[in-house]
This record gives sequence, C-alpha cells and structure tokens, in this order.
Amino acid sequence: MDSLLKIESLKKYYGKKPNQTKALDGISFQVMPGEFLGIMGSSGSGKSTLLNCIATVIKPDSGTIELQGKEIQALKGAKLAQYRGREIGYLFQNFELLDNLTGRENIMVPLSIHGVSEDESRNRLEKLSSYLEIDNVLDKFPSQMSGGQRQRVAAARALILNPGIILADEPTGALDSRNAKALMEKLLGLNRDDNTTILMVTHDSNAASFCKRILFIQDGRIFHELRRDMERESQQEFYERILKLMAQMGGGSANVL
Ligand SMILES: Nc1ncnc2c1ncn2[C@@H]1O[C@H](COP(=O)(O)OP(=O)(O)OP(=O)(O)O)[C@@H](O)[C@H]1O
Repeated sequence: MDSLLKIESLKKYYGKKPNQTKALDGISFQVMPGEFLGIMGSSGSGKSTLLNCIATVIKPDSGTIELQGKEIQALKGAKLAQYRGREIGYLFQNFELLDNLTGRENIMVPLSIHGVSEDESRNRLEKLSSYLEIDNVLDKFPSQMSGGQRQRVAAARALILNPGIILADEPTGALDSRNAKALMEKLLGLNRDDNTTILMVTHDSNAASFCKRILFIQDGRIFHELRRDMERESQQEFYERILKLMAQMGGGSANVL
C-alpha cells in the first residue's frame, strides 16, 4: 500500500552556530492511509515544528514532505490553499473557535472559504454533529459551551471538508480526563469506521494509547517506535507499554509529560 504522507530527512535548525537549536534533525517516517499515528516526546523535542512543517506554516531547511506522492513545498497559489484548507484538517489544544460565531457557523467557516455549498455539506454536518454529540450546541456561542463541547465542535470543523489527514496538536491538552477520553473515543471511532487518518502530537499517554503506532522524538530525531498489536494487545496493555518506555527513557514520565 502507498503511504498517504511521506516525510524524508526533514531538518529545521533555528539560530546560528554555536547557539543553534536542531529542532528537526533528519526525521523520516510515513503515515499509511487509515493510520492513527501518535508523536510523543519531551518539551522542546521538535513535535510542533514537525506539525508546522507539514501544515506549511514553517519551511524546513531540507528534506521532503509528500502527501499522496506530491511534494507540498512545491505547491503555490490555489493548490497550496487547497492543500491547507481541504486536504488537511487541524485540531488544536485551545479549540481556536471564533467567539462571535455559533457552533454551526464555526463548523461552516471552511465551507464558505472553499466555496462549498451548504446543501452539499448538510448531510455531513448532520452526521458529524450527531456522531460528536453536539446537535444541542450548534446554535450556542463558544462561551456558552463546555470545554468538551467546544473541542468536539472544533473536531467537526476539522472534519467537515473530509480532509485526507487530521493533524491534531495536543487535542486533549485543555480537557479534563473524562472529556479527554470522550474525545479520543470519538477520534478512534472516526479512524475505525470512516478510515480517517490521524497524526496526533500528545504528551498524554492515555490519549496516545488510542493510537495504533507511536513515534518518540528526542532532540529532533525519532529514537523509538511503539506499534500496538491490534489483534492481541488491549489498549490498557499498550498504555502500560507506553508508560514503561517513558520510564526507561530516563527521568521517567517527568521527562516526557
Ligand atoms: N522560532 C524559533 N526560534 C528559535 N528556536 C525555536 C523556535 N521555535 C522552536 N524553537 C526551538 O526548537 C526546539 C523544538 O521546538 P518545538 O516547539 O518544536 O518543540 P515541542 O516538542 O513541540 O515542545 P512542547 O512540547 O514544549 O510544545 C525547541 O528547543 C525550541 O526552543
């Protein structure tokens, strides 16, 4: 099977020698269609830089990023806008909803930007809002929603255009453990039932245990990979393996969390 996303020898250094930071120091990996891939690593290890390079917010110094075989750094104009807006869906820690728009309007923002008719996406909105259990907050403003509801509205907005891949940056970071678990269960369901591909950066080992595979980054390099044996390993067992690896990494979980 061909990969959906292929990252090859990605490098991004900040500053000049001798005070240079090697935020990404030769990262290579692939994301297969339908994967749920986690990225973990201590603070400053390069996770956000990596996501920002994929999102085309940061330009890497060298290396390539291909989505479905197309080098994204070569994209310009309408093709770049299409990539940023339609091929990738973003889910951030702090929801990033617009305060003066209702839940429904927030979810519809990408549709109006990309000129998709409301009719065309009405079915998808209905399906997503029922699946994400946000029907009853569609007409509320973000300030009138709970944190969990805001994040599920943000998830609907990320998914409304049916992007090829969801980039999630600490999606559970601002949620309590109950809401975090509820969100992860929804993301897992979308991955399992709709084959939605998810690339998620997280500090949270509970959230990471929902992934099928986790890459561990340190000093801008991948230094370990954990793959869940979906046939034989329960999520709890995978979670315990994640904790064990973090403890072995030295400094225990404090180093990663
Ligand atoms: N604009 C910048 N200028 C200089 N150094 C930077 C810049 N952005 C990031 N860095 C450095 O690059 C390294 C990687 O940063 P990055 O934000 O990717 O880490 P991270 O793993 O996402 O961290 P965290 O988990 O704390 O968000 C860090 O050492 C950081 O200080």
